[in-house]
Amino acid sequence: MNNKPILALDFPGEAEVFKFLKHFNEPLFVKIGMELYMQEGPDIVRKVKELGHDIFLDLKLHDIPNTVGSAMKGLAKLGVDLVNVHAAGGRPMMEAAIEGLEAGTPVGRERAALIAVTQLTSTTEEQMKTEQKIALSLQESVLHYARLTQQAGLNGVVCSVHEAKAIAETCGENFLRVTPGIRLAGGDAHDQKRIATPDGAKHDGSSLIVVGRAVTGAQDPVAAYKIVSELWEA
Ligand SMILES: O=c1ccn([C@@H]2O[C@H](COP(=O)(O)O)[C@@H](O)[C@H]2O)c(=O)[nH]1
Repeated sequence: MNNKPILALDFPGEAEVFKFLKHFNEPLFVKIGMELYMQEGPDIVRKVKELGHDIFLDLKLHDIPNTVGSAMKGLAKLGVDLVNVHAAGGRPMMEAAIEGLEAGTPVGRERAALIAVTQLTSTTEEQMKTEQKIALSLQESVLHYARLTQQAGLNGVVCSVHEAKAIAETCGENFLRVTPGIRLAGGDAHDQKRIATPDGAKHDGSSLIVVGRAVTGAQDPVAAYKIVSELWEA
């Protein structure tokens, strides 16, 4: 797994994905999420993998332990590098996810890293308090989920850049902080609420950044990706 910015391939289908990837002449770290997977199924994962890219399969599993464990066992066969669940599914569910992942990983292949979503980057503190009825601050809620995720034995969490440093201090540097909600300065936030720039993410403790529309929606996606990469690697 490389540490390049993770490019979110949020496209409606395979044709758009390959048209987009043709512009890049290097191995990337890409993210296949629900939009693409629901249309194309596991074949899209295999095809993108064949191109030599690292893959974060972002399906955010959240169900009873038995179901998540079995689903992970199946996903493990796809040979992706990073997968995830929702921490709100609970510790037994996360433990079942690891068991499934280990059981399904072919012999001789390294198992995918497993991370858990804490609070989505599209969620505000106000929304969390009124809709989820969580009486903590958003930072405390994210930290709570990070600790629970670590106790369950996972490799890290999805969080916003705003919580990354506190998680590193609490859970250690090796515990991954994967941060979506990345925008270039002055860029449209769209539906994201807890956003940051690539250089802000670097400075504030992200392990890996996820970037979608700031690149895929740019007039020149290759140029936008280069700017994001330079800011992230600086
Ligand atoms: O908390 C989360 C978890 C996942 N995501 C995913 O990341 C990308 C972000 O796309 P942008 O276009 O850069 O906003 C998207 O695929 C989400 O499903 C997230 O944003 N926040």
